[in-house]
Amino acid sequence: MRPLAHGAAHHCFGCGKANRSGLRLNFLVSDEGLIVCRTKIPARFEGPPGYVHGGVIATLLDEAMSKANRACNVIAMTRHLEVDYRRPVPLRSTIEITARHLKAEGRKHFCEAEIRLHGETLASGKALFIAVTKQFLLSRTKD
Ligand SMILES: CCCCCCCCCCCCCCCC(=O)SCCNC(=O)CCNC(=O)[C@H](O)C(C)(C)COP(=O)(O)OP(=O)(O)OC[C@H]1O[C@@H](n2cnc3c(N)ncnc32)[C@H](O)[C@@H]1OP(=O)(O)O
Repeated sequence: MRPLAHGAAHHCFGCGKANRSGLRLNFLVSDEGLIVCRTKIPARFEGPPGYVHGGVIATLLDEAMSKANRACNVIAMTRHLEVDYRRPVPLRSTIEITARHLKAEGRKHFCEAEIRLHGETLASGKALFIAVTKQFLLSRTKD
């Protein structure tokens, strides 16, 4: 596994190092394109008492899947996201998030992701991403 150089925006809520209130996730990638992130989610992202907020769980899955696209040199935005909340995700425990790119059909990219704790799947997701140009992605950054 090696660190993923994803070039994502510095203030990204999921992975931006400059976003002090964000999740500041770090991702690894295998030679086969499997994305892995091990992290502990801080208490400020609480939903149910002691557990991660459901919106943050969706973010973790979405973020990991977007990195699976990046590992394929694809810049894409999430168009459709499905989340299966199987078990609550505890705060402050080391969870493992994995994601992979499944297939491409033209601009459409299909990915899947999971969150695990001690080998048990707590949440899983699938998403459709649509490839966009760098110009489209950066069109708001000059405002
Ligand atoms: C120096 C710079 C470095 C850059 C460094 C890179 C940084 C890398 C950062 C990446 C960033 C990621 C960040 C994390 C991922 C987010 O969180 S992204 C944020 C959340 N997502 C959004 O805000 C996206 C909002 N949606 C949109 O802007 C537009 O819908 C999109 C995604 C651009 C697509 O619009 P569009 O280009 O008009 O595409 P559209 O024709 O509607 O659909 C395309 C195709 O998908 C099909 N489709 C649409 N919906 C569905 C569906 N639900 N089921 C099946 N098919 C569907 C359409 O039928 C169409 O099919 P074809 O006709 O092509 O066969």
